[in-house]
Amino acid sequence: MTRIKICGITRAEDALAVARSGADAIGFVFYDKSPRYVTPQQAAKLARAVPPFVTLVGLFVNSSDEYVRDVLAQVPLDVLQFHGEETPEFCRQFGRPYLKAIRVKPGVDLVQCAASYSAAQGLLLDAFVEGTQGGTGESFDWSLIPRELSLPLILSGGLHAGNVAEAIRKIRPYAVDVSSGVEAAKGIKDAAKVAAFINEVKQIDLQLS
Ligand SMILES: O=C(O)c1ccccc1N[C@@H]1O[C@H](COP(=O)(O)O)[C@@H](O)[C@H]1O
Repeated sequence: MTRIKICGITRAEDALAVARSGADAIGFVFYDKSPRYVTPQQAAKLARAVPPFVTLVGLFVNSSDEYVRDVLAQVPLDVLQFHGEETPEFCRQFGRPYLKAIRVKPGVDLVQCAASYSAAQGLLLDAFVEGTQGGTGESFDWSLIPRELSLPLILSGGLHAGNVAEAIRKIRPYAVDVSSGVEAAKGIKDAAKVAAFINEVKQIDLQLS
């Protein structure tokens, strides 16, 4: 069963719709250059709209350790997602499960990345797009993903209802993560796109089981 994370939630109605559609995890972006940025106070309020058994993920990009601790003091995050150039030591210090995102381009040694971040819960692969840190809606060349990785693989980058089944068939990731591909506008989720995306994942999982 492929797990599903829907990232970049900024509205309570989207949090609820995403959870009701069957997502396993939702993500809050604590990166102030993102159009999906939420303050810790907003995220704490959004978190209260989420029903039980949905994992709450906090996304950070090269934040200070003080800022991460400040967010953790206010928002009941289950998992941290580090989407910048954070070192393994930085990621580990919070004593929380974390995902390390790698922006993939030719020449990046993903086997070595997985070894370096061996304490991570998973390696999240996103597209490398010059001048941005992620959440671009761009996909990357999946043939750059090694067959064997020592960490669970979370595939992201330009996924949507039209390509997620092919991605799962080819890569067999542990989970998929999407933001742009299920939006009506940046930071605003489209409930029909979310439902179509989740439906595609469930259908291909059934076919492959
Ligand atoms: O969502 C953002 O704005 C964002 C900003 C900075 C780093 C990562 C961000 N989002 C993550 O990017 C990937 C791919 O997103 P998309 O589906 O291609 O839009 C995903 O993991 C988001 O969580």
